[in-house]
Amino acid sequence: MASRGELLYPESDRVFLEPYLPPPDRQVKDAGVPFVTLTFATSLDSALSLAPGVQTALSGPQSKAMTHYLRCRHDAIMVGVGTAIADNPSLNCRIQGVGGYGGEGLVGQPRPVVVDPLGRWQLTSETKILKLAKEGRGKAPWILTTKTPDSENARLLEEVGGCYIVLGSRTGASEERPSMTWLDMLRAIGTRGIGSIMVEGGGVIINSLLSAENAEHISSVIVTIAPTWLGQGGVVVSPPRTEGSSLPVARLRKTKWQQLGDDVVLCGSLGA
Ligand SMILES: NC(=O)C1=CN([C@@H]2O[C@H](COP(=O)(O)OP(=O)(O)OC[C@H]3O[C@@H](n4cnc5c(N)ncnc54)[C@H](OP(=O)(O)O)[C@@H]3O)[C@@H](O)[C@H]2O)C=CC1
Ligand SMILES: Nc1nc(O)c(N)c(N[C@@H]2O[C@H](COP(=O)(O)O)[C@@H](O)[C@H]2O)n1
Repeated sequence: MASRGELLYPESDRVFLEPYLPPPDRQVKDAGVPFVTLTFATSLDSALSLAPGVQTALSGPQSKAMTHYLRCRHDAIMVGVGTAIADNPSLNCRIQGVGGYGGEGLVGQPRPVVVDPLGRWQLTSETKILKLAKEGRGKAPWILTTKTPDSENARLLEEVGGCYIVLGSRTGASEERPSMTWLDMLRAIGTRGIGSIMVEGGGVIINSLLSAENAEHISSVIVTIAPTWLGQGGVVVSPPRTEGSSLPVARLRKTKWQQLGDDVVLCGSLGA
């Protein structure tokens, strides 16, 4: 650990991740969809947290530093509104040498993207992402929604350079429970110059992205497995199975494992 909360991730460990990462100068694909890395930390019973709305530390210091390294290797980082509300996360990169942490400007900082179809995320002066953007230690967020944004939220967001991106609701979704398709969400950010994105969570986001319908959008998966059982009632990763199918939902290819402290990191490829 370096000063001011800066994290170090050694060159020797970075090599292991390279085959699963987007090339540094990657441009958006033809279909306007970025390179997608799904990455999260899980317990041995597939839980992301002890309960919905409860932030739970699973990663040890080394794997936490790895996650921050991943953040600087992607143009954007995505979470669902459940995570934004529960965790009040930073969603920046604190690796020593990136912008705001010893480096120039915002070099190496990912764009936070929050999926909030109903506009549930209330922004305030205490919202960490906004504070970090003001301090030059992270980029301002984009919020994907289907609703007309609340004017005070929009003001707070625009003040730091963020914005709402309003998308149509998916066909068949009800008016009370609008939802956006992954293709629409990925295209919306792809057309705004995002060539790569890491999807961090939480449970609803991950299970929907891993479903048979959407898994083709994922290029790489990088999972930290912590040696603990959180027990029943947690937010778990367990994507829906296609109705009537007895086949697994998805299986990784070209897998590699690496021990980081007490944790194990599993990398693999998915999609086309
Ligand atoms: N261990 C780890 O690595 C991580 C852990 N977490 C933990 O996960 C928990 C939060 O997970 P969870 O409660 O499942 O919430 P999520 O962060 O997955 O957010 C879920 C919400 O996002 C919206 N959403 C998700 N998918 C779509 C879609 N396709 N279209 C439109 N809207 C969508 C919905 O909002 P709406 O309901 O308004 O329609 C949904 O309820 C927290 O406890 C957090 O700490 C989070 C990230 C990583
Ligand atoms: N990699 C990882 N390990 C854990 O143990 C976690 N709980 C998480 N959670 C994710 O990280 C966000 C919080 O970190 P920052 O405040 O942004 O540094 C949290 O919101 C989850 O997305 N991740």
